[in-house]
Amino acid sequence: MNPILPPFPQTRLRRMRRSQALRDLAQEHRLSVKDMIWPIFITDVPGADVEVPSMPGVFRRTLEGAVKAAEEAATLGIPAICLFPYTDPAVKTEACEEAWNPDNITNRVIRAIKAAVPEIAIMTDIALDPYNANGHDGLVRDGVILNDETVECLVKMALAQAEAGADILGPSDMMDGRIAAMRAALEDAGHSEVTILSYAAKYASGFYGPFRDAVGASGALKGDKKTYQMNPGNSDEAIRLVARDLAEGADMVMVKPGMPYLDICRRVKDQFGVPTYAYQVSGEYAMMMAAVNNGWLDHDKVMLESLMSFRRAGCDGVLTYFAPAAARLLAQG
Ligand SMILES: NCc1[nH]cc(CCC(=O)O)c1CC(=O)O
Repeated sequence: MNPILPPFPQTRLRRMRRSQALRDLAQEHRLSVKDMIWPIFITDVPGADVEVPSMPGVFRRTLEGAVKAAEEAATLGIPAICLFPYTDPAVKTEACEEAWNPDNITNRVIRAIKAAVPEIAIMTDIALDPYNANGHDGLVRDGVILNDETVECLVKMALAQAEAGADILGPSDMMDGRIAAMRAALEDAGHSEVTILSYAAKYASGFYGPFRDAVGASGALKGDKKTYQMNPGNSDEAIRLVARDLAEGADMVMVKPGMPYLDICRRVKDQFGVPTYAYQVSGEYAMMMAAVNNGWLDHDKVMLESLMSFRRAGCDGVLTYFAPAAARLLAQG
């Protein structure tokens, strides 16, 4: 862009900011509830359906609660919800078999929501951490995260979710080769219509802490995820990962976390022009809510301003725990 900018006083950039009407006319980006995916936490563990302490206003939900959330999303115009399970420590094993159990909490919730609110798109999470005794996204042997064996598990998990009726599969595991393996298995099983939103550029981030509380993985996790999630010091590598996942059959790609990685969102959108999403993760939500609850920040202002940053960075949409609150506020106009 090479703007024509005559000198002052021909140019007075404040002219277009003088009134709300002129500001509206000059506004480049807008927020829409249609660009939001609402992540929710689900559980069948008795007594676990409570507020997540590090995520004020976010509750784990039972199957019935999840159906209610889907109804709420439909009423508010939110097109999709994303399911994350909080699991009983008793079902977590080293082999993670519960991950592809057709009757695990995620798959039961998918079927219940599809029956009750068919118009809502259901996104899932594909990674072994909620089912893994050691809290990692992949199988672990002698302290090493196994790639190829994990991919076989992820494929089984993907097929079980597709079978249950998931619309969007979200592999968040960062193993190599999983998109190609899932796409081939989906085609073979007759699930050619199922979309994949790849967590392509997922960083090894400190901002996932509250999420790990929400899904009950904090206590289990041994070590860190740096051998599979990205180094925050890298940017070109994100481009290679996105190119790789698109070539393997991803329909959409994600950058995660969101606010600290807006530069990556912009690079991905400019370079590939594909549906690009950011995940405004649990820690981003938690830090804003902590300041809000201290009276230090204004909830509505920082919520909308933070969501606008993703639009400006080129994202087509965002996964955000603020989705219902933002939808309500946007509906007021
Ligand atoms: N597969 C794990 C997964 N899927 C989504 C999130 C984080 C989401 C958030 O923080 O809101 C994580 C956490 C992690 O990688 O440890």
